Amino acid sequence: MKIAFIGAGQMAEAIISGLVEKEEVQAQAIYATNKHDPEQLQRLTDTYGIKTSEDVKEAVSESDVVIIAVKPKDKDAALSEIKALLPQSTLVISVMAGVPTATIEAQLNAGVKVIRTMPNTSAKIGLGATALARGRFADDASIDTAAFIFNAVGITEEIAEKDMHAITAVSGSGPAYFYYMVEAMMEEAVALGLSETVSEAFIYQTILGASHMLQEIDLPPAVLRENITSPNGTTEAGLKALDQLKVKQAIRQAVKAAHDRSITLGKGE
Ligand SMILES: NC(=O)C1=CN([C@@H]2O[C@H](COP(=O)(O)OP(=O)(O)OC[C@H]3O[C@@H](n4cnc5c(N)ncnc54)[C@H](OP(=O)(O)O)[C@@H]3O)[C@@H](O)[C@H]2O)C=CC1
Ligand SMILES: O=C(O)[C@@H]1CCC=N1
Repeated sequence: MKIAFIGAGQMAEAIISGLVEKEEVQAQAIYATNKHDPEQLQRLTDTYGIKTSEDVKEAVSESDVVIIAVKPKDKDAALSEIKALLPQSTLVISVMAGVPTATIEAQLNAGVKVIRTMPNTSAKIGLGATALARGRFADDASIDTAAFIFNAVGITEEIAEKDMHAITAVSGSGPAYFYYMVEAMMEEAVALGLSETVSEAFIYQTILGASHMLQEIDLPPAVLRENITSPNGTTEAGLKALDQLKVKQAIRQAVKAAHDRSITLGKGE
């Protein structure tokens, strides 16, 4: 299977890195293009052994799958460039936040098979979570192809396209919320006198352990939290501070804001 990436930034690299690491797709069968950054293309070739070119024709014309990995604001330019070059059988997969399959279909040749996805950057280490939604002309084989690619870099699930905004808010943007929390914990750990090295080791292991507990122990997060919270103990004091500052509401608002922004992004705003 030959795969061309239109856009060679953070998300494209995360997928490329995971795919090459897993050896599900040969590095030489992956092509990446961008518009303005030949140094980035050279770095991708040097790092992953993939083909790169600023010539979009070279990348697209022989590909079975084209992955649109540009920012939503660049979609019109990117889609108009590939429209005439796409073989009819090529599957188009979008990773663009918010952008409906109908918008992509309208900008390409009639009948094009489109799968909209929402991955996340943890694909880079094979721990991504990618939602898949089919466009009007995509069939089961299209979903199978997209699932094959994204299963190589994590978990996948087909969802209704209407739910893409919510998934984007939860798992597309989600890693950033956890990094934000780690940044805050690191800042306070250092302020309390720990070295950066010790803070990093203990906070990273704590988030890894908590994540594995959620996956492997058959208990809801609220119970796992209660199991750590002794009456009048340290955790209770910490959680009280979070409640006083309405952190739960803030996190819910963050997810809602990301959801709402996905909708407006899709409208080109
Ligand atoms: N980052 C993330 O965590 C996630 C991102 N996404 C989605 O992935 C997409 C890309 O995001 P991200 O990788 O973060 O963004 P980046 O800015 O890192 O990458 C965008 C890439 O698109 C290239 N590009 C811009 N215009 C064109 C064009 N006309 N033709 C070819 N390439 C072009 C840019 O290079 P140059 O300017 O040099 O051409 C750059 O390589 C977005 O739509 C985003 O919604 C989805 C899930 C998670
Ligand atoms: O911030 C964004 O728009 C992209 C989509 C999901 C994660 N990053």
